Amino acid sequence: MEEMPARRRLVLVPAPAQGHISPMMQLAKDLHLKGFSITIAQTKFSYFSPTDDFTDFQFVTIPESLPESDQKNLGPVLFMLKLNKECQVSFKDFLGQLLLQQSNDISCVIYDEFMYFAEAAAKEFKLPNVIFCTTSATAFVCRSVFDKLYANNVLAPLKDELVPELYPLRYKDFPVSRFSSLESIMEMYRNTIDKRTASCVIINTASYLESSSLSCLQQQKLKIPVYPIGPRHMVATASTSLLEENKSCIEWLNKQNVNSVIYISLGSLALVDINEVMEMARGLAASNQQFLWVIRPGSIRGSEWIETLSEEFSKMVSERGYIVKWAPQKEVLAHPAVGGFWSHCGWNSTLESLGEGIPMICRPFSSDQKVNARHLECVWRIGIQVEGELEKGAVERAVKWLMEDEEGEEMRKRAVTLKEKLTASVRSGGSSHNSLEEFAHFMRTL
Ligand SMILES: O=c1ccn([C@@H]2O[C@H](COP(=O)(O)OP(=O)(O)O[C@H]3O[C@H](CO)[C@@H](O)[C@H](O)[C@H]3O)[C@@H](O)[C@H]2O)c(=O)[nH]1
Repeated sequence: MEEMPARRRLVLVPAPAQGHISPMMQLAKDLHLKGFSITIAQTKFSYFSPTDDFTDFQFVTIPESLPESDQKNLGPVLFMLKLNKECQVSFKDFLGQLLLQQSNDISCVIYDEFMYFAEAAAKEFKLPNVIFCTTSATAFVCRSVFDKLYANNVLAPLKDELVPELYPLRYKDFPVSRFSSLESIMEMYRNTIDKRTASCVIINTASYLESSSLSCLQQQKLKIPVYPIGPRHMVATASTSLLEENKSCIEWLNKQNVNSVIYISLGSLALVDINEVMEMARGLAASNQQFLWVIRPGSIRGSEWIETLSEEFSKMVSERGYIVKWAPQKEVLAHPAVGGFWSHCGWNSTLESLGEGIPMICRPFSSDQKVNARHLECVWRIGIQVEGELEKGAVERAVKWLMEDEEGEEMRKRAVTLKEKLTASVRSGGSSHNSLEEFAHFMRTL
């Protein structure tokens, strides 16, 4: 029997993006089930509205006065730098008020690694604080060696060679973005890897996936406890979608054969050029495979959605394709008709695909996605990466390879084995399950 202490309140601070809110809310559900009271402190950006899944939770808004347009106009790195500066002071006052309201019964602040302003407030009120990492452990390690590489100027130009001690990563896989200067990225990363006064770090990963990066973090880089507690989505049921899911695609999938559909989605932030969309459509049409394609509104530069694309586009996608603005992704990946995932390799999409045993075609864009893609291809060997300029032939080859070839079938078998390992890790007695138990125990001792 699990010991049920008197409820103690935890304040959770998610970063304002789908890929960060989902794992934070899954963690919140888990901790609530373990007897903690939960306050979600969020900013007005990507405000997550409470649903039936979270009736017992307190939702509060951190005051700040940034213009709404900053999130779109500044790009993710500059926006997060500005948001952290803005909230540094306001969150202190706000946490002070929350403490008064809760008769000082707040035992810990758990903040997303990209919301590092929260630490200063926790420290001010002598509250323990914990960093929640929604990217992989390897991405964390990469960010921490980035500084050294940058100082030695080995990142410019980003090279093809392997980085010593970080096999199989190449210099060009490092988490950079073509939309921000290296200086801004460095400033951001230095802040995200600084443990400050954190008592521990929890990571949405499993030790089976990243054991060497996890021990490197715990023993060399951070020297505080590191708890790999993921993939949380395999356990916690919490509807956290910021966009409306179009469920009609499930009916369409119901009419397709087993493993016959390739699912295409580039997450909640990636932007693509029109010519890339057209080459993608040409390659998909030429592959003769059925496909379910998420095209997020605003994700094609210069277009609202697909209305402005040519008639050629409509023709190419109408025969074998189904297009939606936003899909119930976890349900899609769990559907027997889906045999492959063309992905930007955000960490959540990576974990969701691994958790369903679906092999991937990797087309990373920025931040940690190249690191994830490289692991999918070279370490877990359940993905192939399409690099360079996207053109029809490369799309067609990759899709056929995954969906028709023997090697694609081999990848699918490996993916199923990985799924079994991950399922075991989150079940009672598994490594991630035990890690979450230890973390919860630690929270009770604070
Ligand atoms: O039609 C869709 C498309 C996506 N999703 C969900 O949206 C999330 C997307 O998350 P992720 O795959 O991690 O991508 P991003 O939205 O790009 O996430 C950001 O945050 C991640 C976690 O920190 C990083 O790994 C990424 O690089 C970063 O871009 C996933 O849970 C998907 O299930 C849907 O529900 N429906």
